[in-house]
Amino acid sequence: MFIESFKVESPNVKYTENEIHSVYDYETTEVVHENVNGAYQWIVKPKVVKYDFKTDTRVPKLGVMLVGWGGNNGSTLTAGVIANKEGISWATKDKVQQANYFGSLTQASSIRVGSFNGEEIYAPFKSLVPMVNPDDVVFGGWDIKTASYIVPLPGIFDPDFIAANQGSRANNVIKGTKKEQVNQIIKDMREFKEKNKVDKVVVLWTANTERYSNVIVGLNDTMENLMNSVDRDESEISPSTLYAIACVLEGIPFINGSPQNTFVPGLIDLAIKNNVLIGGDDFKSGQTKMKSVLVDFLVGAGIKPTSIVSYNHLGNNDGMNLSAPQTFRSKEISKSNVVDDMVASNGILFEPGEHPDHVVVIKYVPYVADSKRAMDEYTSEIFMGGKNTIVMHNTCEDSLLAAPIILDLVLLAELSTRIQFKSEKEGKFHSFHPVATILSYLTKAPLVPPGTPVVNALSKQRAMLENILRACVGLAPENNMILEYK
Ligand SMILES: NC(=O)c1ccc[n+]([C@@H]2O[C@H](COP(=O)([O-])OP(=O)(O)OC[C@H]3O[C@@H](n4cnc5c(N)ncnc54)[C@H](O)[C@@H]3O)[C@@H](O)[C@H]2O)c1
Ligand SMILES: O=P([O-])([O-])O[C@@H]1[C@@H](O)[C@H](O)[C@@H](O)[C@H](O)[C@@H]1O
Repeated sequence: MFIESFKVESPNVKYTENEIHSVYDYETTEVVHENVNGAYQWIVKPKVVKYDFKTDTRVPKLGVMLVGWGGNNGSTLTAGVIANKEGISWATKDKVQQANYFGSLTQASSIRVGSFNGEEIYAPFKSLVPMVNPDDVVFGGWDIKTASYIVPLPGIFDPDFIAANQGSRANNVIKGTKKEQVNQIIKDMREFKEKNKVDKVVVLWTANTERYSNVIVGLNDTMENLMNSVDRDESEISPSTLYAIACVLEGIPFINGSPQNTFVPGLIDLAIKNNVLIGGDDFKSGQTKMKSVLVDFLVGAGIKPTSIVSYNHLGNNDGMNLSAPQTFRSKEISKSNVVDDMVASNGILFEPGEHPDHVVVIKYVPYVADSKRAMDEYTSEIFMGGKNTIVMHNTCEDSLLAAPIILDLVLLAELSTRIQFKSEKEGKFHSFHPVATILSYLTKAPLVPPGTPVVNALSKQRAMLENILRACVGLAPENNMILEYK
């Protein structure tokens, strides 16, 4: 059965006018390697850490500024939200299509809340804690190309960071030094916030994929060096990093939907020191999302993937930009590292350091436009030397997969800034770490704080996100045991 909403009744949860306060027993383990009678043993010690969560339930009027607003994803998302808000429907050859938010985790997925008279009860994911209604989001942003369907603000353009074939688009750019460009972005955000009377702004990069920036000691390795490099107008500071600097200085969350290393160490340093949310990298939308499910299934089933070949072609401007080696390399990195955690999780199948062969190919074929064709071949070793090959063909409008993911990224980023928590060992409440690992379900190459494990298995990422939001309302993690019926 599906219910629209619910309230948790527990001595550990208190709903006040503007807040949900929950006391939460975080059950985890401590692993130690101890010398027991002369022999080292791995000891696993279950432990419980008490946490307090406080969620501000005052949902703000949210402004979202997209970098690359005029592109496929930016315009598709904007039009989709308008269609939903206005309740637009349209005739197709099959039926009358209603606007919807399919593909959005927050808007179109559900969670299990329990069972009632032997029936499983589910509720909307978004019913866990109050979230911004996407229909109410105010959009704006920047683009280096003017557009007739929206009015993007001039963007920061540097031809050295994207494909040469993008140069002809650049008719709407901010002139001046890098410092002047950062100051213009800050001015733009302030004016957008004032003009639209929004309470909060989140900025998200959905502009073209840049080449990787060189990380150089003295240039961008620390906050101080990065800011000094901007002052010196250093050429190696990318447009995406400049937008991110402007956001962090203005206390505005910045999310990177593309694979380049916008978040050079100096930027991460700046975000941490200013406690401003940054998240990324590269929307996990189709072929890679499927990979983070299939490889998790194979390895989890004790089947050894030995060869993964991911080919796709597409004909939109993203594909054209990716036809340059340096920008393709950014995407190749983010699409290739997605199986590392799953492979590392099974020492029965893989020797230390052993990996499946993994090839990523992207080709630009103008005729197919936004209809991306992905073809994948997974070869695995199975029982007694057998081999299994799975082949998949996946056709989709890439921007229709990415748009709802962008929505989830900005809504969850905003929500996470309304959550404070502390463990029993901490004296005061604090926000999540500025590097927003909580967004990892939505990205190919999750940005994590230094020293934090990267998890890419999709089921684990979704469970992490759901269980953190369940903790905010005092609900235990979904363990799927359903012992009541065993
Ligand atoms: N399924 C998907 O569509 C998907 C998935 C993962 C990542 N991405 C990434 O999302 C990004 C956008 O994809 P798209 O299909 O919308 O591409 P697109 O080329 O249609 O749109 C990108 C827009 O960004 C603008 N732009 C480029 N550099 C800019 C700058 N410095 N400042 C402001 N605007 C700038 C371009 O003029 C263009 O309008 C790409 O980097 C792509 O790799 C897309
Ligand atoms: O579908 P997915 O693997 O998540 O990622 C997509 C790639 O398959 C495609 O080649 C690229 O152009 C898109 O920008 C996106 O990155």
